[in-house]
Amino acid sequence: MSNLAHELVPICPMSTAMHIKAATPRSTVAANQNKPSKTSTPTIKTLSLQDFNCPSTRPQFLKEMRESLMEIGTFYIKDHGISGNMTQGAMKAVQDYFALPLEEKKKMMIGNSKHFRGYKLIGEEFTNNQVDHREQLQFGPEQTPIESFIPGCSPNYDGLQGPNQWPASTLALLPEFQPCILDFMAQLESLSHRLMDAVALSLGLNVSFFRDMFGQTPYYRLKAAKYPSVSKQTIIGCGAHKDTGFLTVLLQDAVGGLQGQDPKTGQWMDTRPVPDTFIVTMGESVERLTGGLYHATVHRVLNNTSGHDRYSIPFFFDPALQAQIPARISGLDQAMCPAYLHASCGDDTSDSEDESSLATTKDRKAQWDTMAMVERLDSLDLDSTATRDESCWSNGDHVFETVHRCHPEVYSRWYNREC
Ligand SMILES: O=C(O)CCC(=O)C(=O)O
Ligand SMILES: [Fe+2]
Repeated sequence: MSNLAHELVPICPMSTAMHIKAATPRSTVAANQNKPSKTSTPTIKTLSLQDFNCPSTRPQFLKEMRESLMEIGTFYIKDHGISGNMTQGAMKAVQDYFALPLEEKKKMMIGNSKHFRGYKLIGEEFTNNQVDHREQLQFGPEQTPIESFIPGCSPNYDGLQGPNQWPASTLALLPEFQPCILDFMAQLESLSHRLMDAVALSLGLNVSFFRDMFGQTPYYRLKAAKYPSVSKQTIIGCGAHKDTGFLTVLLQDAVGGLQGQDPKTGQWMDTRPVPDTFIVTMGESVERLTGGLYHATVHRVLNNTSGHDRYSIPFFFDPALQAQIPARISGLDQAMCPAYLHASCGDDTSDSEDESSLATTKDRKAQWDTMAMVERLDSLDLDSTATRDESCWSNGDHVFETVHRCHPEVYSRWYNREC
């Protein structure tokens, strides 16, 4: 597996975070917009992963990440270690795939795959009770199926494990397709781990908190989508929703149309294409785990009337299907609350935890902004308090619920059985 994100050499530039002002919503959807708010317009920040990799810029990176996730739940990431050749190659691979004749694409219909992998025709997916206007293609980790899986008897999520569809005729037509998709997924997996390391630190948790939770075999889905340009103003590309899992890393082309919602005002903000970046969004699992401290951004894709087809490639990153997830990270409210975010944060938490493993809130506040913050956070054993007392939920059940809802045809064909 490629490990590019980990191999970045920190060159310690000055912090390079920049801010993209949320654009005025496009006039074509004016009817859907909420009234402009009097509160300040939120910005979607662009963070540099190099700033995370470099000890001197890491505190500023974590501060900006935390602010972004508390305010909106979305940011752009640049200097992410995935080359332009890779991202352009992946875009070209999916464009070439969607350009194949329909009969060829139908060989890979998602309904053929018990593991929810494959092609979906336009108009077959609903989000928020509205039909989405996109064609899509879905992949996951290349795995051997669980032989003992019996539909209706085994946990449904055991059926998610398995291979992708690679019809021989498609591979003959597009020889670069399979290696490109597999390589891109491996690099996105590595990047996503790194981003979750940063999310953990930004919450005041041990750096390995999510890696421990994710286990050795995280479950991910790579979706490629094509939004054809339409003349009808009313057709929405993808209805408003929150992603259900932990983290989404999304590559989009230059067409635009993706919007995120400001949780405070309900105002829609264009998530404009920014060259050489991915869009990073938190999903509902993180929102739930953090008790709503970090937002899962509500987002949608507008109707595409640009005259050009739009392509996007979201990557949904989740823990192992077998993972049990604590209902909520306890101790979080005390663990974070740096002074610059919460002026009203309590001065003391009257921690009942072991003082040797948990600093007092006062200490934490004082140390948060120092260069030594990262080492300090690493030494706080917050993850042990986080998982201790809460009831857990099954990540596999949660993932299955999502994919089953999106692709009911796969469920009825392969899963809807009595034991
Ligand atoms: O295509 C996009 O830009 C967004 C897609 C999306 O939000 C999704 O598939 O969950
Ligand atoms: Fe989404």
